[in-house]
Amino acid sequence: MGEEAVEFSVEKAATNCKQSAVDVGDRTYVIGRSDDDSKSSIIIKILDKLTQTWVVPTVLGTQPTLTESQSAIPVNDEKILIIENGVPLNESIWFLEIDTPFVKQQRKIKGTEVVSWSKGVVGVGQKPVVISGPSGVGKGTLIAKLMKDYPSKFGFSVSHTTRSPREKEIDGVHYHFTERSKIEKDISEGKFLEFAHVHGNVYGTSIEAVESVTDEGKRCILDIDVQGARSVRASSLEAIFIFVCPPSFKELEKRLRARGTETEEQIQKRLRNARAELDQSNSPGLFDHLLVNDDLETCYENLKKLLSLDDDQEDSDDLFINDGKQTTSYSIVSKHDSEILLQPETDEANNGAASFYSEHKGFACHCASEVRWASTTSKVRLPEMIPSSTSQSLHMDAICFKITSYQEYTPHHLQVQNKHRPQAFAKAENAVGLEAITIWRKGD
Ligand SMILES: Nc1nc2c(ncn2[C@@H]2O[C@H](COP(=O)(O)OP(=O)(O)O)[C@@H](O)[C@H]2O)c(=O)[nH]1
Ligand SMILES: Nc1ncnc2c1ncn2[C@@H]1O[C@H](COP(=O)(O)OP(=O)(O)O)[C@@H](O)[C@H]1O
Repeated sequence: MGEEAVEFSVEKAATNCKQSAVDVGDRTYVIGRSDDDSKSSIIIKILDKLTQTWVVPTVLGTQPTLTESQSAIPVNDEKILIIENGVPLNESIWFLEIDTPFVKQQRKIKGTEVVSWSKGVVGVGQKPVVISGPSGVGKGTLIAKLMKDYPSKFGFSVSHTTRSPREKEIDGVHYHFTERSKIEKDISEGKFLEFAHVHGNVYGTSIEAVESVTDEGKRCILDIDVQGARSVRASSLEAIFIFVCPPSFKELEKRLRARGTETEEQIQKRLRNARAELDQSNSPGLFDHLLVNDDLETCYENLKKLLSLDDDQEDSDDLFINDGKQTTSYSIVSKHDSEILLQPETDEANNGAASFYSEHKGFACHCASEVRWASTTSKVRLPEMIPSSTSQSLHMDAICFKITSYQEYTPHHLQVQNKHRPQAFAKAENAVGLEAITIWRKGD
């Protein structure tokens, strides 16, 4: 009986799987799609070419939405770029992390082969940022740095809590410190986007807390626990979800004690909860990105990369703020062979080339003579994906679109355009299936 069942599934896999095989070093990663009537999933297998043995790794992170076709391109030794066709752009670009610091860490912890999905660069726009992680991991520290460096870009969603204020905490700034009966009443009246019981207290994000940030035109940052992240995921608020992990449990405990804000009993409770939170960080579909906060500066740099922030974009530099570190989206109006007609989705359409150039100053000054923009639509060649093989970033800023016009770029142009990146690039043959293209500033 058992044997028959196995045979059936193998046969089914052989007929229904659409697979891509990507060589990275001595390994071949086979990324396949398997359909059965109830659900679709992506199957990943690794062939060690030296020993000719197959391994099925533990797969972490959120799996991409499956489409009929996808391209897989090795970016470097750490990750593979996957482009899903026929879905909105912000769903189309993914990385399969195969040897990033996070994957290495998880491999050690789990004692098995590990790969992890993470969402690609596009579509982050100005979505709110949800940051979760165990108590003492450094969420508050990272957020405080971000708020200090970019005060006009980010706003903190001030939660309500029933816990008592710590010595340096200010009511209305760090939290709205509130009676339990008041929070419960407000929750029952639908004033909260989410709430949760954490470490014996109630914490919640009021709708007003988020709106007061977005009303100021700022990007909202939410420091909420894993349960809260789950609720926001299920809500209509489209956000980016980041989980901050400690380098080790011991280090987490050390930080929590060194902070000196909790009693021993509270520390013990937080450590117990931390284990559960760390386990849940791998829940499918919950977090888009996992950041390890080992060295603070490195982690902060990685966070900035995730949020497409370059050093030269700090708030002191007004030019950059007005000048568009934000992405610009273009809809594909028509496609013909490798040529596509793009239409800006925003008011920039009215300004045509001028607006594009001023938005992408560093980019435009090198290619102004090549790219010809009509007033509302622009004819460009199919963009090629240029993966970075130097960037340490796990996610953001690792790839960019190369927009060419009627002439091809010469290597010289490519170098200028990607002066922080080597020339190695791969073609995304199937990128023509993308529905829209987002162009963003590169860190030059
Ligand atoms: N669900 C939810 N969790 C929150 C909210 N505000 C804070 N938290 C979480 O509650 C937990 C405890 O926060 P806090 O008491 O400030 O302690 P800390 O994490 O040690 O800094 C953390 O995991 C926070 O992310 C909220 O509005 N909603
Ligand atoms: N990367 C790091 N290395 C060492 N200590 C850190 C690091 N990040 C944060 N800390 C310290 O750890 C303690 C907990 O950080 P905090 O930001 O309060 O964590 P959380 O908000 O996640 O509870 C603080 O004393 C903070 O200064």
